[in-house]
Amino acid sequence: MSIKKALTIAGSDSGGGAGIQADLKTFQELGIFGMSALTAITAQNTLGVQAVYPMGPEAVIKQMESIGEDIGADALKTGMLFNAEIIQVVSEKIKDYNWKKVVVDPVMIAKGGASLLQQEAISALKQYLLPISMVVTPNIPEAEVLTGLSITTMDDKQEAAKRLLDLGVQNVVIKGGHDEDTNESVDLLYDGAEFYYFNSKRILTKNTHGTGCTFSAAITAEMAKGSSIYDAVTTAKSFIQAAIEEELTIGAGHGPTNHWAFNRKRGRS
Ligand SMILES: Nc1ncnc2c1ncn2[C@@H]1O[C@H](COP(=O)(O)OP(=O)(O)O)[C@@H](O)[C@H]1O
Ligand SMILES: Cc1ncc(COP(=O)(O)O)c(N)n1
Repeated sequence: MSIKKALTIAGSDSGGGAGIQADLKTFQELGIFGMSALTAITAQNTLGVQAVYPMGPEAVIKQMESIGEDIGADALKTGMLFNAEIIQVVSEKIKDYNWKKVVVDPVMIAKGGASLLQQEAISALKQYLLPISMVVTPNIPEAEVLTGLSITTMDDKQEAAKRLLDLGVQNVVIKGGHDEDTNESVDLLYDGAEFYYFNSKRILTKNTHGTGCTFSAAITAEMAKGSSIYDAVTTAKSFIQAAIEEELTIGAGHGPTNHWAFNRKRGRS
């Protein structure tokens, strides 16, 4: 049986809710063979990040080469990249293997406030990685950092999406999870020609640890299958909505989302 394959280049979350753990669970649920290249190990749980141990760039290169030289990847995503050196080597390897379906989740800060990307790495992200990416999926604070804009209205989101596209990425999804004073969570997709809106009912919960990772992993999985960006975002939005809605009770802080919920809702498990 042949199967589509996706790679996540991201950090490990020991608590299992975000990072490569969230990505691999999402790939699995969407019928994709998942692979990983670790950029950092975090000691993390629902209460926050207790410690960060970045990998050396050589370790990241070696993991990507192991995959590139043998297995290949139909699509890949990046999550926590932590520093400029890692961003540079990841970008070089993506080019070496001519990987085109590249989804960049520009992870910067964990929900509890811990930094997952060094300040000086932001320019490396813009200079090396975004120009070779097919999709970037910032949340509102990340879009603000990347563009220098302050984002409060939908017009601001559209302007930010345009500026991100000017950095060379082909599609932008600005996520609405942080728009907390609305009763919807609206994600905006811009492909350089049209704006598309993905609306869903905002769920009132503290268990949103790993929402961004899960959402971008679902987009990546669908792209690996050959879906259009619009269709991939549509499925990812349903996946994350189900995962937040059917709450799990894990840990005392911001708990993880439920990666089984999407298939369960559709009677597939
Ligand atoms: N409370 C919520 N209710 C419904 N959807 C949400 C909620 N919080 C986040 N989402 C969705 O989860 C995905 C991740 O969004 P967001 O939380 O903004 O990203 P991040 O985890 O990177 O901060 C988006 O599709 C967003 O619309
Ligand atoms: C290793 C790692 N990567 C990413 C996140 C961000 O998680 P979120 O999806 O909640 O923004 C995290 N907390 N830990």
